[in-house]
Amino acid sequence: MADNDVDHDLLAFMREALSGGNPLKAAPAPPKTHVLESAQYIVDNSIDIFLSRDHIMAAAQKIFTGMKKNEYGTGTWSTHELHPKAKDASTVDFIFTMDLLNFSFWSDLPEKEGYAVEYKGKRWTGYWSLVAALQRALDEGIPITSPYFWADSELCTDDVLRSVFRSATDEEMPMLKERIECLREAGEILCERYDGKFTNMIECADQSAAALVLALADDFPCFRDEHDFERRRVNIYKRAQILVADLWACFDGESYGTFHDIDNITMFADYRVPVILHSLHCIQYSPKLEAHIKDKKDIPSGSSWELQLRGATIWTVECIRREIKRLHPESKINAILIDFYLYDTAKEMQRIGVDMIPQHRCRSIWY
Ligand SMILES: Nc1nc2c(c(CN[C@H]3C=C[C@H](O)[C@@H]3O)cn2[C@@H]2O[C@H](COP(=O)(O)O)[C@@H](O)[C@H]2O)c(=O)[nH]1
Repeated sequence: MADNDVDHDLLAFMREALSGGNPLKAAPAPPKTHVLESAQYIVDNSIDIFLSRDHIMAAAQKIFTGMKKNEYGTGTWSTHELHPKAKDASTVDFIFTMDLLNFSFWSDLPEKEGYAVEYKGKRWTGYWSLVAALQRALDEGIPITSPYFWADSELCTDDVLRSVFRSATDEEMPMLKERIECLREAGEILCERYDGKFTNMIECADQSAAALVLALADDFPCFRDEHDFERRRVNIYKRAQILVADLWACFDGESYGTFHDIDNITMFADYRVPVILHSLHCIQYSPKLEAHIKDKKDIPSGSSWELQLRGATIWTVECIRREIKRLHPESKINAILIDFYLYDTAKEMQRIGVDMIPQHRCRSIWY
């Protein structure tokens, strides 16, 4: 009997049965976040945002070339001046704290008057203001990355936290009250369920990125970035996903950053990446939505427009990833690296004053 006539599945089934195992006990299905399916559903049911296939294909080639030129990879993460360098549990705690609070930095005030943190002789704004505030607190001997500290309302008073995030301008940190609530909530949950160590939670995920994202969304209401869109529940999980991605990038896919399914993580639906995708014409807005954003009017969290924006960016980066893979099958580029590259490029374009549509204005703890 030729080998290709042998039914290998049947053989495996019989071996399992004869060995006393239960062949019908299928291996548990791998954990899935359903973020990509949610994004595709949103795009398929959007009427205010259009994805341009031609511009996405052109952008994919441009992005691939730019990432190659800058040798963009996991190692890029640690080259940022403020990111922690030690490859140990203290950096895991830093990353957890950072991504617990990694949301809503934009200000209504002009650049020079908006919230900023003074650290190492520089003024840091946006995402970097958060990282600078955490580094500054550690330098000042405040254990700001310790869940035990957050849970201790005597030691870690609201005044201490206000001082940790103090501004170099007259504007205090946006959503400071909500950030303090996130710290208290996370401190309690980590101490109750994981002996106060996020490293224990990483261990429970058994090196699955999706499992860790789902555990964060299950255990912490402040990571549960889920919404209702056109009669369906959609999962975005932006901060849970960027937390896993930051671990993976910081530890170079080793140690606390080892995830066998890391390529299942999507881009992170924030307010910065839509700006550059719009400038590349990959995503295009209805005249009403475009005018609303250009007039810097608020967009409610959980509204159709907001979810269309978030779903469109996730799905567009997925299309860019697939196009890069089609053009360069050998490439190891995933949605995380494309996302990091787009974010950093958007910040550079903002710094040099490239004229782009303003970011959309939605106040929320989700991004
Ligand atoms: N999609 C995506 N969103 C990101 C980041 C980062 C920073 N990641 C660092 C780590 C590796 C990368 O190389 C970056 O250096 C922050 N954000 C989000 O943007 C917003 C802040 O914007 P602005 O106020 O302008 O700084 C806010 O929602 C924040 O959560 C990213 O990478 N991707």
